[in-house]
Amino acid sequence: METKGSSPCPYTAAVRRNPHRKARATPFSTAPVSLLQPSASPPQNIPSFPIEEILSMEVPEKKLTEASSENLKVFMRIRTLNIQRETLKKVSEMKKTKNTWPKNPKSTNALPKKLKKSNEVCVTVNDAHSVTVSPPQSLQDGKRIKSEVYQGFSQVFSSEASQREVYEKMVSPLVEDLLNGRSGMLAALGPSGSGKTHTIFGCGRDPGMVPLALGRILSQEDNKMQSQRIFYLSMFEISSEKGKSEKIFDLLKDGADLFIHQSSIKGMREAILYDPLQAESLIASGLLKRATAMTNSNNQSSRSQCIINIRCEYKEVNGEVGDNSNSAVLTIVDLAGAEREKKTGNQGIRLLESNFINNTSMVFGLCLRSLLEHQKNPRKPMRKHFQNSLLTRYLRDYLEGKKRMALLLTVRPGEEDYLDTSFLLRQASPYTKIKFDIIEEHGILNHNKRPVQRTPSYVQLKRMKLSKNEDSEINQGSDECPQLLNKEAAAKGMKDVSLTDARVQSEEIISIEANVGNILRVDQVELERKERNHHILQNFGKALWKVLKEYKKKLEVAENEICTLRNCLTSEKSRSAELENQLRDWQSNCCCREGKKSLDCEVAENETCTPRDHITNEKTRFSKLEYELRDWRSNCSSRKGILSEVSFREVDEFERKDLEDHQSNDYNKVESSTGDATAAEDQENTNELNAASPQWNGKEPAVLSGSCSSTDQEYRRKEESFVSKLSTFQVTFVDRDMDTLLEEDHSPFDSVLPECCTISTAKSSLSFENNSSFLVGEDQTENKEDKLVTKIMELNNSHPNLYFQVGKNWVRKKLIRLNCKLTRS
Ligand SMILES: Nc1ncnc2c1ncn2[C@@H]1O[C@H](COP(=O)(O)OP(=O)(O)OP(=O)(O)O)[C@@H](O)[C@H]1O
Repeated sequence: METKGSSPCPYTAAVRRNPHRKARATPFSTAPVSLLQPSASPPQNIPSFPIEEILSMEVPEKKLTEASSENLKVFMRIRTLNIQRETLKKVSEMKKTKNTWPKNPKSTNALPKKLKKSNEVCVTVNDAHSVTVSPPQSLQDGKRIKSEVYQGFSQVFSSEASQREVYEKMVSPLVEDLLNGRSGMLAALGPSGSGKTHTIFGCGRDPGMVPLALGRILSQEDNKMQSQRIFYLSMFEISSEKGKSEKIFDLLKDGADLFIHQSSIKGMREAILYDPLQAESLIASGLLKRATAMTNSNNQSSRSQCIINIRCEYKEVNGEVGDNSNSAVLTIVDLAGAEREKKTGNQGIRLLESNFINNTSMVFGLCLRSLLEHQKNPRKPMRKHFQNSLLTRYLRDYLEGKKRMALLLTVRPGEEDYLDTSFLLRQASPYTKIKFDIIEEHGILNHNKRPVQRTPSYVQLKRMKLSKNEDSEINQGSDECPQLLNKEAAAKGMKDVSLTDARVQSEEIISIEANVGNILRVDQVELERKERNHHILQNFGKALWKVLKEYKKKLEVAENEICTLRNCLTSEKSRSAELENQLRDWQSNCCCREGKKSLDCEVAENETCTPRDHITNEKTRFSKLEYELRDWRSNCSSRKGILSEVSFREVDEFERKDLEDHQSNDYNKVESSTGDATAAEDQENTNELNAASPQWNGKEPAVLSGSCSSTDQEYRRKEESFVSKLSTFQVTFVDRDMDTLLEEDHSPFDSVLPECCTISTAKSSLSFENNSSFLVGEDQTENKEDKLVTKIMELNNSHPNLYFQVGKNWVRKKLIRLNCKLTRS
């Protein structure tokens, strides 16, 4: 079977049985292109499961409310320096004429000194959200105090900022919230004379936040909405009586006393608002009743905390007003400015007032600080500082971060106000980090009602018990906060047993509430954790679904492929059967041994040869043999018994056997060997040599005819057949390399083939005569023959292109392989 050099069959696929998983090639790399056509689109590589991506996915934090991430808005307003100077000047002049209160020897001398000072400022605005506070030169030199930068403010209003501008940025959002049914609070903090009251109330020409808010609320109200909503105004102040106890006065009710019960003021008058003018007149009359006094810092210094409530209430469906459950409140607080005794020079009652004012400011600040710390570290319980003043008790919900709130810090920019300004900003700037993480979702709130408590009922009960105690104390006329009471008791050296009991109970309640608060916080953390897990699982599920979808797509493509491959396999099987049939036919028709042999071999799966190739090859071989046979037949006349044959035994066994085979098959095949010319070459050379023969001096070339050898037995037979015809002959050789006729004298056979040689026919042996001829005779020995053979071999070696005549043709044959027959032509 011939397999070498045949081209690979396009219809055969090399399939390794049970290949290794990793080594198994994808069908696309080996399958014919046509097989891929049915696939709609080549499948994409499926990405690995994005587990890391899922785990790193950002899970949105729990959004409690719309404003859950909202920080406490802290605004800052810097008062005009010139006005400050003028005010101080005015105070100085008034003091000279009126001498309102006893002079403080320390302050009287200090004031003119400061007035003389330059227009240096201690506060400079860096940008809309930060300021730098620089100490005066004297402090910088002596105490090495450096400038400080305070930032994070919602807005810094410079001394040039107008009331309208402040309103738009600071109060307008709160007013809009109120109109949308959400409560809010604005509190103004700052040292005395820094412009809190001016900002909150303003003056006739320059209205402040309250008049502007009322104007917005009442003038913008369209008829339809007005028919649904009612606005109420209440205004009260909290002041101290001789600096000892706190009192609440209704400023709309001719200064009537009020009392507070659980953050709600009892007996307070609420005036219905109709129009801005009416509202303004109410405010103005209320302000007239407010406690003010002239101090060194301010000629009309507020001596009380003033609270204004603008309540918006929705009417019931039947037009009746409800029970405050559908209301929102905007609370604006004008705190009395913190005062330094050194600076104000207050004495006596003013000094007591100052203590009260400073105390309230301090408690207010402590509440905010506690809220901030609690928010930073939820494990830290929120301290109940609000209990220490009426104002903070009233504003408890705001100070516990349950309602939206904004702060306004007012400062004086003069260098003499450095300490006040620096102190305020240092205390209040951290409040910018306070967050409102628990804000009621409902638009309309009952501002006087506490929000639903999440603490267990027993805590509520205890708190009620404590409240009863407190109330009883208040009813008994002791309105002071526990801290003040304590101080008073300590001063008097009295032991108030009931108060101590109440305090112990209070502490118990506080600790219980703190624990409950912790439990609730833990619950909340757990809830958040669960929600986060839920989000992660959701994302996981989504990603899993995505990957599964891709796998499904891939599976569909693979199924299509399998289907296509199955079809191909079926067609290949039918084709294989067809080829087998063809092969069988060919086998039955072929008489060639090789062909039959090849048929016995089965074509391996991975072999590229096919029966068709074999058939083609065999056909070619057969036609070649036929051609050679024809050629041989045409040349070989000696086969008909004319020629004598001389056999050489040196013909190797293989060729001999081959020859025998062919003879036995009646092929008469002539094997060409190295140095033999093809039939076409021989023909060409014959023509050429025949044409050139006249040049060879008319000598007729002798014929050295080649013939097939035969066995000794046959040789003998053939030899006997032409004994009588042997005669002398002449041999002519042509060396085609030199294209010359070899003369007899120069004949390579000169030494062995004589001009005339006699061949004895009696014996089958050759003999030499005179070294130039040989005879075949009885007396010749066989070794002569050997010599001839040797000579012929030498001739072959020296003349590879030696032609001799065979019949009428010149052929190139190696003599060694011929059984020479010498005869005359
Ligand atoms: N931005 C300002 N523009 C014009 N005048 C101002 C401004 N700020 C303050 N004033 C004036 O300064 C004086 C003191 O201001 P205001 O009474 O508002 O201070 P205060 O902070 O309320 O002081 P206190 O705490 O003692 O009541 C007032 O006469 C006020 O008109």
